[in-house]
Amino acid sequence: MALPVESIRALADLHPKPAQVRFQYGTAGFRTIASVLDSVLFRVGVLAALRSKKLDGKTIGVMVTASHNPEEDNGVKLVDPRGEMLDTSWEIHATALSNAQTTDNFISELERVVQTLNIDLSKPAHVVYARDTRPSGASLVASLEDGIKAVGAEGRNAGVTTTPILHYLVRAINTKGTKESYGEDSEEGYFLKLTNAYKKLVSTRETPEPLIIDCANGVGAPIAARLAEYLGGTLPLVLENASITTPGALNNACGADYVKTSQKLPPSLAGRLQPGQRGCSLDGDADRLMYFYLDERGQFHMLDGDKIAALVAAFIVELDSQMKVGVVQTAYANGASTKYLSERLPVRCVQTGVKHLHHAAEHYNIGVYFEANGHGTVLFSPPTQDLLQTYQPSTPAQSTALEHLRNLNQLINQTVGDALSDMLLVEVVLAHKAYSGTEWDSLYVDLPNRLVKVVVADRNQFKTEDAERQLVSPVGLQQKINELVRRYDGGRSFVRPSGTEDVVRVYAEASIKAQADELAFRVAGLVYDECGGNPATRPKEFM
Ligand SMILES: CC(=O)N[C@H]1[C@@H](OP(=O)(O)O)O[C@H](CO)[C@@H](O)[C@@H]1O
Ligand SMILES: [Mg+2]
Repeated sequence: MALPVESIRALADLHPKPAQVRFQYGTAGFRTIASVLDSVLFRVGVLAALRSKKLDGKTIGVMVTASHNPEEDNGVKLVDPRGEMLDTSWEIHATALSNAQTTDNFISELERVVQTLNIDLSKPAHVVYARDTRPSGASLVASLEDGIKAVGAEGRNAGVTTTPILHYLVRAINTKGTKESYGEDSEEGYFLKLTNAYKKLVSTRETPEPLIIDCANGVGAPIAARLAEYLGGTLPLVLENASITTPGALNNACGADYVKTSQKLPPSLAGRLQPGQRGCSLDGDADRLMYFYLDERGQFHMLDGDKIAALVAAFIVELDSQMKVGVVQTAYANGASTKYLSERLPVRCVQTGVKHLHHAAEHYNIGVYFEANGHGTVLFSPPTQDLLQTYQPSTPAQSTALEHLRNLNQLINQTVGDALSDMLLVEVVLAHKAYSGTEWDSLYVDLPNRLVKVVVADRNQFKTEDAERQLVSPVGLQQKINELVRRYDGGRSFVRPSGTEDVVRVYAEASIKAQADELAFRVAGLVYDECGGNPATRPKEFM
């Protein structure tokens, strides 16, 4: 069977690629200013259908979101049948298709992909898609639908929902009626799965004080509101920053990324969050989570992805010391968290980007992975899941622990990091340990740190090794960084090119905040000067 070239051509002509724009399928899929994305969405629709055909008609997911980016941006990423990110070997095809300039170029590129990947076009194709609350979302979804239609694939619109729910749906659809069934393939199935498990896990605990959720004025707001209904008072939630129709409000001075990068309480929560009360922030598509609290002096304390990993991993190890539990982090993990965790269980450091963490976590019986920015989850390996079903406990304590592990396995969205599932997980652990924010925070003390962006002439000249902790190119730069780091007590710094923005990131840690800032700005200045930064526009804080 051949490609339906005529139908593709007719619809592709309605979605021409803008001249002068180069797209790239990166860590977070395609992501840029929404106004240039129309052709990309159409082509992603076609590609998703081809990927489905290649995988024997399994359902492929497409999520239209730009997460924590400003409201005028948008983006799109593909989800593989088990709810994971798109197989990396397909990223280059996505990039090539998106950059074909004319409809003819696009069709020849498609023919090349079909041939190279040996795709049997007679297979069926199924695609499920969703979008966040961005104003540009509806029209981009319409372009995506044209792409799906152009190749005669079957599409299912999951509406406006969170990224993790879309991942959940993909896995649920593809495992329906099998012994690996992930749950009902509906939003309701998702809410029931999570909240039933939550209720069982906290059944012997008192109802906690209300938790404030900063919804980033995004899709987390309506979804958290529905979650609250299913929780029915077992976890009182107070939703803040839930204005999804106010222009410009999305991610503006709120949300998980704001909290992590500014290390501050969103100004909109001042006076709302009481000292001692727990609060948390979601990002624009609700796959990242940051916790925080104010101490009795009103001082802000942030509990980030590293703190979540420490809390959760320690809890799971205590439930079952036989299980091989491991933690996966990136170089951005706070050094104090790495020290705390390494003293208790195996810890691995991998490259930035969830797909790297996810794959590394699959090597443990139970793998806990979190990026410092609050994106992460816990994976139960297939043999562990089987064991949980068949294990015969011999003591009442074992029986309780087994029941808890079974419920955690249901509570945790294992397809991808999920702010709301992770939030319930944190609440379970806090309830079991009878911890307030203060006690959780005191597991270890964060090392002061600073993250700085540097705009350079060409970020592609930056190459790293050792899980991005060492630069191998530009040659000689790492030695100069090492010399600077040596001068700071508790100093650590590394430089890597961003996978999502046209910048190089500099991270630094030291035992005192002023020193961490100074080290970061010195390294940033070094990178800027060595890599063609214009002296006239050199940021004044660089040293
Ligand atoms: C320092 C940092 O937070 N980097 C983020 C950011 O990647 P960069 O490659 O650093 O731009 O976006 C990624 C996708 O959302 C996320 O996985 C990662 O943690
Ligand atoms: Mg996100």
